[in-house]
Amino acid sequence: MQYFNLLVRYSRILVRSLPLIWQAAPKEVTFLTCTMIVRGIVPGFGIWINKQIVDAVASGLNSPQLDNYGSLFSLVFAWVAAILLQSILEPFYEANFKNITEKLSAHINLLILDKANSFSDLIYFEDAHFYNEIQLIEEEVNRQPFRLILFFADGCQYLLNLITMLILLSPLGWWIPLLLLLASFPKVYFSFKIQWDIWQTMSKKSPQTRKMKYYSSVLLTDTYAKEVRLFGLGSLFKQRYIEAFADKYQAMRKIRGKQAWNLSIWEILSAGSNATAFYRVVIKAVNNQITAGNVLLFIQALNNIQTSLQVLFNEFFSLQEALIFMERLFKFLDSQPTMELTFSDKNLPTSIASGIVFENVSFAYPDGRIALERVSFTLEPGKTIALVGENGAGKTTIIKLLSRLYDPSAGKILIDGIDLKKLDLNQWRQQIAVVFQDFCRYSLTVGENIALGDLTALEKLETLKLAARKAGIADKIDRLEYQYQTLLGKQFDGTELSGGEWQKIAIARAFIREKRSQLLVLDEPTAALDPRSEYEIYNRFSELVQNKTAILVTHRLASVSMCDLIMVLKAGKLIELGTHRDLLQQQGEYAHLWQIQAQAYQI
Ligand SMILES: Nc1ncnc2c1ncn2[C@@H]1O[C@H](COP(=O)(O)OP(=O)(O)OP(=O)(O)O)[C@@H](O)[C@H]1O
Repeated sequence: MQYFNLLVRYSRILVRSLPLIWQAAPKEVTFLTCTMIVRGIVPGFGIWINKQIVDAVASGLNSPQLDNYGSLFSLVFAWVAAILLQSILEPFYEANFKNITEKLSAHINLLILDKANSFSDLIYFEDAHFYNEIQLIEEEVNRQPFRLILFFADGCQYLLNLITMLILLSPLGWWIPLLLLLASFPKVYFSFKIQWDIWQTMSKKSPQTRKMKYYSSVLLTDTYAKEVRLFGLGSLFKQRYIEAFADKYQAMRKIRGKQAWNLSIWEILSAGSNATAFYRVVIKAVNNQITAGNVLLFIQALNNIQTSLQVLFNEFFSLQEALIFMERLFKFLDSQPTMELTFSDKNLPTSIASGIVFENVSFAYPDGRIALERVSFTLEPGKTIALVGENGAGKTTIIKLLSRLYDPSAGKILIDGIDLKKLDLNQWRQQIAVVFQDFCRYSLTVGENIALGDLTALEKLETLKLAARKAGIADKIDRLEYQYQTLLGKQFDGTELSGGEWQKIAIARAFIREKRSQLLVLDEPTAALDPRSEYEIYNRFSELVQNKTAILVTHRLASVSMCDLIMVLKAGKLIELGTHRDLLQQQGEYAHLWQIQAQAYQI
């Protein structure tokens, strides 16, 4: 019953997968189907001609005048033509096969990209299980579609081949094809069963496989290279790799041994029935019940049946892997966005009038970790607010909620009295210019890296220059070989910038967007900057903000004193709210942090 259910499950996935191949490459699939039919039938045709030739030669030997040269020539000609047709088709078949594989991989990749793009929030990317699934799909996307097409092409071809052989054998006695087929069933059944166990073991040991991949990536990628060398971590990670490998290998070795024994035993049964059939055919030939050509036909057909069964068997298992991949893919493609996009008839105000209000906002991450608890505050238009607090206090979470990368678990965020959930998400995001602390470094040109903040500025050099000047990176760009055309990042042999220079590029990206937006958010914008650059950015902060509403997240309290309002967060709660002067007078957490930093500088 378990295997029957499995068969039903696989059939369903297969039925859903085949149209994907068609959608990806309809012309190529048509050609593949035609070549597959020819490749499936030609061997049977060849064997039949062989039989005819041997029979003609044998009858010629019996009668001294070999008078049917004409038909003998036709037979030889047909045999050569069949072989030639197959050989001529082969290179085209190979090329077409590779084209379909590439097209299908790209088609699936585009479906994955479209789906990932359709998620407006971060829930799927920050949910470890889901993220792992995407990673697994991504890793296999260039390998598994190949197996699917291989099954479609080779599987169908050898099935056709097998059917042809069984038809060719049936005139020798109805029981011969039946015996050969039945004798192979136990082998197929037990191999299927063991392969299933192999699968179970492999998925049980997949954490070990992932660990092996992780340990080797630590030793092979640049991100870790410095620490690995300075802390001498090479042998530790190598040892961890060996341990993970040994654990997985032990389990797999055992089950592969079991598989080898089983297959060998069932091979004996299959050989026994082949021998029985062969013996009967030879006896029939000796008794002149069948011709010598039929003996040749039997031998060749038997060889073909064995090859076909072997290929079908292998294809079936590699198909199983492909189907498991496809099942994973379909699950991903079927997943529904978690963020509800409901719209009211109210449009986003062109200029926020009464402000942004957090009303008792609480938030827990998908893993259940509570990051914010009943946080309430009002951000008036044109004012600058600073978020301070120790690590993990919830500052970035507030920015994520404000950018609607997540929706609050409880409470509301109101923009001029309208619930943020009811506003058009794209419109709202266009109003926000943000620099995250883990900003992105794109392997694109300098100009493109800045213009990503506002794609309409891609070709506007003056606008790019202005943003670069505001971010304090214009002089550096002018010194680069191709200025704004310089390719950045190591991935495609571009120029590498320092951490601080990359951060300035990210700030320029926010500044270029800022003209079209109403809200500027800087989350630790100067963490990687040298003191002079940091001083310059903050000195020009009010000029840069230009009466916009701005939120600044920082640990450097010296830079928040000019903000209109300072919010102090601790363990997800808002514990203090006021101006720099008010908070110093309160002698609370802010005053304490301020004193610590001031003392550090005095020392
Ligand atoms: N993706 C996530 N999944 C689960 N928990 C998270 C996630 N991101 C943050 N957290 C948790 O939420 C809490 C608040 O994190 P947040 O990033 O908002 O802090 P922060 O004040 O910005 O810290 P820092 O100053 O270190 O940047 C932390 O306890 C953190 O562990």
